[in-house]
Amino acid sequence: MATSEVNVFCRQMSGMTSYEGYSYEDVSRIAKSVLDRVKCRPHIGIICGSGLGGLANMLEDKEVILYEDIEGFPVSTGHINLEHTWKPVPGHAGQLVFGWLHGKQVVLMKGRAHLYEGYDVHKIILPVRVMKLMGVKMLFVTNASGGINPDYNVGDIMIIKDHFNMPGFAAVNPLVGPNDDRFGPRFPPASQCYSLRLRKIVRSIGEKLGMSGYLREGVYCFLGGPSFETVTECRFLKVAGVDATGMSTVPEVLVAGHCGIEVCGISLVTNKCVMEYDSKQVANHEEVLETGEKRAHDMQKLISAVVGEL
Ligand SMILES: O=P(O)(O)O[C@H]1O[C@H](CO)[C@@H](O)[C@H]1O
Ligand SMILES: Nc1nc2[nH]cnc2c(=O)[nH]1
Repeated sequence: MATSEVNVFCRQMSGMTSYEGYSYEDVSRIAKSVLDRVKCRPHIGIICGSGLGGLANMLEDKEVILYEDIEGFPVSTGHINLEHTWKPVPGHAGQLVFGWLHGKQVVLMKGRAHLYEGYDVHKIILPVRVMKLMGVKMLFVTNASGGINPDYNVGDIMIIKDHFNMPGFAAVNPLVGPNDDRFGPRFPPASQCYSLRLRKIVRSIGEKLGMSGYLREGVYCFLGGPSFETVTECRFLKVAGVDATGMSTVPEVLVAGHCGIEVCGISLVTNKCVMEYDSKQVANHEEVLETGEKRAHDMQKLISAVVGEL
């Protein structure tokens, strides 16, 4: 039986009607079709978080492909505004940008898909597997997050040292489904998802760039969203050892680690989570985008210098 047939068979046998994974052959075909359209042969991948799409400005000799022009790529399901016009999730453009950074070939995702948009977790991670089969060896995953750690401030940049996959407790994990060993093992470890080597480089470069005052290292928690957290949820996360929380990143990181890509996670703390029941503060996406804009230059400087060092 061909692998694609095995996948279909497994889906039928297990009754996994919601399983929307892509086979190794599907991913190979998609990767090839993308590479056929660009000159770049990327070794480094970058995923831009909310409001961080400006990271694409770092690249030279850019070549751009829209997600909607790539088979299977998740486009932002967005929202219908009060003028009855459809808009993508603000801050997530939906462009795959290829280019050069410090003499290295890079592919950058300007915008990502999230669970709360209604996508199956297997769809969300398709771009990471495509990156792998395009030749990517190292992935920088960025995001916007809410600070749980009371010592954190808006605008802090947190190097992710570990994560808490809350939806994973209910088997929301992109590695659920028939495993294809060509991607990675059935039971991969997850205790070293975030490369210690890259964490050290980011820290030392961040310090050299004068960012010590707002450079942190901490634990990121993935939640499904789209609602921001209740006060009780935030207090629970604090007790669990979480420093910052968001609605992305972890599925991408699990899949990257599974297929042997070295991962670096960098989170921008765009707002402080509300920890007091009677607080008048509320989380909102506008503040997230605003902080992203304010720190965009620092994030670019940091990632660009780190890539230059590799
Ligand atoms: O994780 P990224 O994509 O940076 O976006 C974060 O910001 C949005 C909420 O403001 C959510 O999508 C959350 O996950
Ligand atoms: N879940 C969550 N995601 C975010 N993304 C940016 N800020 C936040 C936040 O406070 N909570």
